[in-house]
Amino acid sequence: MNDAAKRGQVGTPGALAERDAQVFRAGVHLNRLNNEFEDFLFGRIDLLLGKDGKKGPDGAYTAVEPADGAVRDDDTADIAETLHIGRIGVLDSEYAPLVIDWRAPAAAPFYRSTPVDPGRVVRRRVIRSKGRKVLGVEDDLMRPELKATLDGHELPVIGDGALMAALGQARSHTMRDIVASIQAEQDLVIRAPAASVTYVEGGPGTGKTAVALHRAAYLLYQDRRRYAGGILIVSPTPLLVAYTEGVLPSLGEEGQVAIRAIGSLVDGTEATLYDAPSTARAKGSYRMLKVLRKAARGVLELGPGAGPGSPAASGSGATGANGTGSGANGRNGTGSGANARRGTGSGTASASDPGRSRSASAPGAAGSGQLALGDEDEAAVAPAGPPNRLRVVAFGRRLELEAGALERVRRNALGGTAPVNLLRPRARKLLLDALWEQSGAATRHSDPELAAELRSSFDEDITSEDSFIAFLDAWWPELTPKAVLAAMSDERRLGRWARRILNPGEVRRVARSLRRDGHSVHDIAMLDELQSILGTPARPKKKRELDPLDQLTGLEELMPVREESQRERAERLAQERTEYAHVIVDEAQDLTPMQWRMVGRRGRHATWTVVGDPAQSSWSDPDEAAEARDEALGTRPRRRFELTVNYRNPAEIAELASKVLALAMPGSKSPSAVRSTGVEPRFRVVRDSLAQTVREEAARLLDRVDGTVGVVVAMQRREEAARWLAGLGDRVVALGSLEAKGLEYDATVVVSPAEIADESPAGLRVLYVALTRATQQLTIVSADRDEPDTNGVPDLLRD
Ligand SMILES: Nc1ncnc2c1ncn2[C@@H]1O[C@H](COP(=O)(O)OP(=O)(O)OP(=O)(O)O)[C@@H](O)[C@H]1O
Repeated sequence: MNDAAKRGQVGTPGALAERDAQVFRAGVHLNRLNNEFEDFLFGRIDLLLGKDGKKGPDGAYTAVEPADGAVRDDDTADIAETLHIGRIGVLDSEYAPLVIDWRAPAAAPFYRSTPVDPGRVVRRRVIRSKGRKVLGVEDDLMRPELKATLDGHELPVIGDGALMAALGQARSHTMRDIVASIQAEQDLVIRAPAASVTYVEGGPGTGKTAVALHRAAYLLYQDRRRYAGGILIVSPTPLLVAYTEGVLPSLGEEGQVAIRAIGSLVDGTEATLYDAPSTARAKGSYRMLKVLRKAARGVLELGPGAGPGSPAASGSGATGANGTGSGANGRNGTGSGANARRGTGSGTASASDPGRSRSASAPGAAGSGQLALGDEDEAAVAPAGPPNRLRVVAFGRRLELEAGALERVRRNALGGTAPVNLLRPRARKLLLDALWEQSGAATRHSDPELAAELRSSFDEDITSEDSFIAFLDAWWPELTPKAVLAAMSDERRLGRWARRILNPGEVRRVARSLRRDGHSVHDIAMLDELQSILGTPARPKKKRELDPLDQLTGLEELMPVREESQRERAERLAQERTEYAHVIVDEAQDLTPMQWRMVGRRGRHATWTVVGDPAQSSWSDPDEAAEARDEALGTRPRRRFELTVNYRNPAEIAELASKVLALAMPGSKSPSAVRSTGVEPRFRVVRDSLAQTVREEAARLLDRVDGTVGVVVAMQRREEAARWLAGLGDRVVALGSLEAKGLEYDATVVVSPAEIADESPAGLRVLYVALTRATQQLTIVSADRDEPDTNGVPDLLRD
């Protein structure tokens, strides 16, 4: 900046422009350094001389192994190189490295080196600081047998291990990064080349989520241009998104990475509802794909605005003919549709059943405005369907297609699997063919050129007729995913489309769930599938307002409104993006087949990182999900990694959880816990009031830990559990069993293991998740159904 000021004094326009550019760049850099200031420098390694004595671009020796003779026979050695590791790289004024970026190759030994395989590292030091103050230093000796000297002095060793210090810290409501203490097996995953699919399995607390987030930051650092296409991180719940999303900015990465809950992947729609396990099973399975395909075609026969709350057309692109169609379009459409449907109840005769004779011949009559029926009218007025007669005048003749002919045209047009909305031009062409044939004009000219000319003026005549346009809008409206889903809320209709695919109970439950206001996480995958079944007809692109921030990358970091504008911008970019360069799936074991299809569409050309733990799957049919996963990942080669160490739970809690693991997945191995607290899990039996007992236990734990307390209950108890805890403060939260996924607390209360286990076919695995959330203390509250023994240990947790 000082340099720049001097340049300005020259006064030529060129110098002034250069000054501005330099000030701008320096400002961006300064801002970045300021942002990374907290805990900026967190590591140091002292190394032996490298084998070949070669140095890399960051000025560090590149060899992993020490030079021959670096260690003398009497086990003494000299430290040849000391590197400091920080959140970003810093060079001194001579361009020599002062601080190495944690993602740079030279920093790898900081993470990789272990006493078993130390490489050149003699001592690894982790430094904790706040502002300018060093709070603590923890050393690990990688070659404890060596007597190493640095500048003639012996290397001192301080503290008792960085990892343990990190793990012992209290938890807050947001996750911390682990840059200072990434372990060797985790580092292998973080730095794995992103050529294909990186597949990571590991038990609870092995750092899968942490590793996935650090991998995103690493990939961006390695090849920013390649990942300019964006990295998508798919998380199971909005709670986990909120818990983890602060980690990337702390690693200096934001903007290019979108962390989204699986229920928020479709823009403009957010999952707010839960489905009962049996409904979720029907909605998430491959079978639903067949139902959706049938529904998408079946809805066409209903016509626009034809059914209770099921206006099928979007209204866009229509010439005012299907005014009510827009009811189901857009955000609120289905909501009002759903309201309208309420009074009807399932199984009522649908107003949309085709069959009512209608004609497009009276101008304007095809407008669905006149077709729209409210629920109240439904019983009184005969049901309306799409127009089933087309009358036009061409070459002075009246031409007419009756229901049968129209049906043949429709079937013909719908042949194959092409997106329904893109078939409209084909249907239009087939209609014209049928009319042309009826007109007899085809035989008038033997000269093919004249015949073609005649045909084209015939087509023009008809297609410019208002009644034809109105007919087409009503007969082949543009469908929206929400409209199709709304149409599926009618049990009778759904029963027709799902015949021999879903059983009657499933049809009833799915239809009923679709009549609620809002969407569930499984509905989102159905909407996305429908979008691909229906397709979007090409439209002229809307011009976006010019955003000055687009022109100047980095400018936003200088703006006073930085936080807001950056977020808005990231959101806009995310919305415009439908495919990503890299997709990271967290808690992959939970994706249903339909969700795999949805995520797969976002990474058709991407490289992938998939992390999960089969033992924590809440999906009832893992084999079907695995098939869908393999389909989404295609034939790309996979590199498999396994994480084996549990960094979250103390041994006492891990041991208890392993009992449930043995029931849930006999034969599978628990990850080994790295620490022990000496505090055994506590068992408490409910005497009078469940609410009172849980409240007492939560309050007890709040007294015993500094950080957060989570109370995990069966899904159906979520709301009452929040009331039990009222007034205890914001360090304690109530969670449904499925919401606990991926989260962690200093202490947890798990309420009625049996109730959680009985909730769904995957209940034991869900219970396993619930039991593995605590970093320090765990209390189990048992009710009668848990059949506790005299010590209060419930049946499921006994040896
Ligand atoms: N190398 C490490 N250094 C310090 N803390 C770590 C390390 N690895 C993991 N942790 C901590 O361990 C806890 C568990 O990590 P994480 O949530 O990523 O595990 P997970 O495998 O995703 O667990 P789950 O399967 O239960 O969701 C987190 O608090 C994380 O910060």
